[in-house]
Amino acid sequence: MQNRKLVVGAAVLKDGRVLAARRTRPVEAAGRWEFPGGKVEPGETPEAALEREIYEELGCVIEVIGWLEAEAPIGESHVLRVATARLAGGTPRPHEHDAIRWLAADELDEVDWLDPDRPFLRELAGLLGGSEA
Ligand SMILES: Nc1nc2c([nH]c(=O)n2[C@H]2C[C@H](O)[C@@H](COP(=O)(O)OP(=O)(O)OP(=O)(O)O)O2)c(=O)[nH]1
Repeated sequence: MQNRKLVVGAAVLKDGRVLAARRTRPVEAAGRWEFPGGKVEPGETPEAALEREIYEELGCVIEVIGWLEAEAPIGESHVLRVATARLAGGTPRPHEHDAIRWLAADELDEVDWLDPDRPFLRELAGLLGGSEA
């Protein structure tokens, strides 16, 4: 997946839960859940891209902790990586999504994740202290 452009998502952790956000666009992804984030711009580090996107989308400051091991193709041209992060300032409020949820390990399968996000859930469940369904 070396030649693909990078999309980064943040698994924001708090009190044994992870933040999930519901997309509103494009129409085929509307209503499905993701890790907030977006495309890394040229010259930008993945960490800086995440911090920028999360501030734009949720109005809060995060600090990246580390990266989950999985990577997942998105279509033909992009690849998804997901970082764990903690809140470093402010309270997340959805500006571009139409809902957010804080999910515990045993709630990860309660939302309809975008397909590329699913490979990350098992590792995340382990970090949250439960086993993923
Ligand atoms: N942010 C994010 N995007 C994801 C995830 N899973 C997944 O398949 N995607 C897809 C949806 C989009 O096709 C693409 C990211 O585009 P985006 O629209 O969120 O990013 P962006 O704001 O930088 O993009 P744009 O407006 O410039 O198109 O990756 C995920 O967990 N988080």
